[in-house]
Amino acid sequence: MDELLAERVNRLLTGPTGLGTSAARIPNALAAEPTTTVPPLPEAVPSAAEAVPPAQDVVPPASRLPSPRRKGGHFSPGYAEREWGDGSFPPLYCPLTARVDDDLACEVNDRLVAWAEEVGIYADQLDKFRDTGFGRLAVLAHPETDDVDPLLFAAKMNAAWWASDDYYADESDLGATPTKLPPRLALVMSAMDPPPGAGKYTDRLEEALRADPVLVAIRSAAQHLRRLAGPSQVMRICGITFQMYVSWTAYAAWRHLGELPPVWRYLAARQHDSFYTSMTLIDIVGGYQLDANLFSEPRVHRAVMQAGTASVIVNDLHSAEREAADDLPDCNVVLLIAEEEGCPLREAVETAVEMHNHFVRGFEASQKELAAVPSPELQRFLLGVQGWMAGGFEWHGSTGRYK
Ligand SMILES: CC(C)=CCC/C(C)=C(/C)COP(=O)(O)OP(=O)(O)O
Repeated sequence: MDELLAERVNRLLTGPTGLGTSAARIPNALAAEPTTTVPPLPEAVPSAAEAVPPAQDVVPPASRLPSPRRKGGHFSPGYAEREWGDGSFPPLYCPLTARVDDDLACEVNDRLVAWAEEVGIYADQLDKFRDTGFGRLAVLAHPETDDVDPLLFAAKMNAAWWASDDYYADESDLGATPTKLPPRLALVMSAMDPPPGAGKYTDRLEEALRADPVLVAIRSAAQHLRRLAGPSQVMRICGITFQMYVSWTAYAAWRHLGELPPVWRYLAARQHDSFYTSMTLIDIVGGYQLDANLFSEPRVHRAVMQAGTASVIVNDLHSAEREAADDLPDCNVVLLIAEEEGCPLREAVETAVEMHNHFVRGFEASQKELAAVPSPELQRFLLGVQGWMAGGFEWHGSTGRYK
């Protein structure tokens, strides 16, 4: 099985063979030797060879090569049952956190708050925004680098996604209204991926993009993305953001109609509305590129989905109380299980914890299976996904957002 997988992935990377296919071949020197052995993980200070991206990638400027100062994240600290909340619920099976660096977290968070002030999001609640610590989340979730600029990028992108969630989808106090959500999201997509010029209509679009801080934020984060990423990475982030927005329209319809979806339906929507989206930044923040074919390889895709869904269940566990309090309560797996099963919240939490642990164990198994693939970028990316789950867990337990 492992050999078959290694061979299949190698084929993906080296491209088709036969008459007329040479132009379609994706060269990748790193995948030249199919092997079933586990490729070594990057060492604490990567060699120059590791820092060189595959030939098809956009070569990053020298300043983006991994910094020799990097402290953590190049190893797996393993998985464990971790206590969470007030410690009274069953533990979450989760990776251990690879790096906690409070100084770096403060630096990234301070810069993020300055950026938020500049773009105008959370204008009258910047202290709360500071305590939320999306900058700290970026540092915890991307232990692979301690370069401030890519970490700040991750912090901006997540903050901008969350701003669209808070202002458009979730928080009635911030003006979120189900019927306005779809046209607002359509504009967010234009802010990330500018449509072709259409004369005076583009001028009107431009006015609209400048008038709304959420759109200013998302456009600014997307500009930062374009500075750090290659074209296929940029389109990966745009496409995955937009698929997340499709799920948001489902929640908006349920809110508008005052309906609660069954748990299975909510989970189906959550598949594309999870921290999977945040995890797709991992190679960009790390300063390398995971080949688009490898990223999309079904087993890799499933592994990242398992991790993203597990991480978003952690979010639902921490945010259940806050979400129940809104005039139009959000969808939340704990609240939905309690409703559907007619069980006490405690029991619903236990079911959600079991579900989370099932996904993490699934990711761990996928990671083991994929260890046979001879791609250093893939191994690095999967370690990054593991790091993201751990960082997300750590952040949810400490942010002011769910207190
Ligand atoms: C970072 C990111 C992709 C943010 C957009 C919002 C989202 C998909 C989440 C993962 C969080 O979901 P939720 O809306 O339940 O989050 P809060 O509980 O409001 O923080």
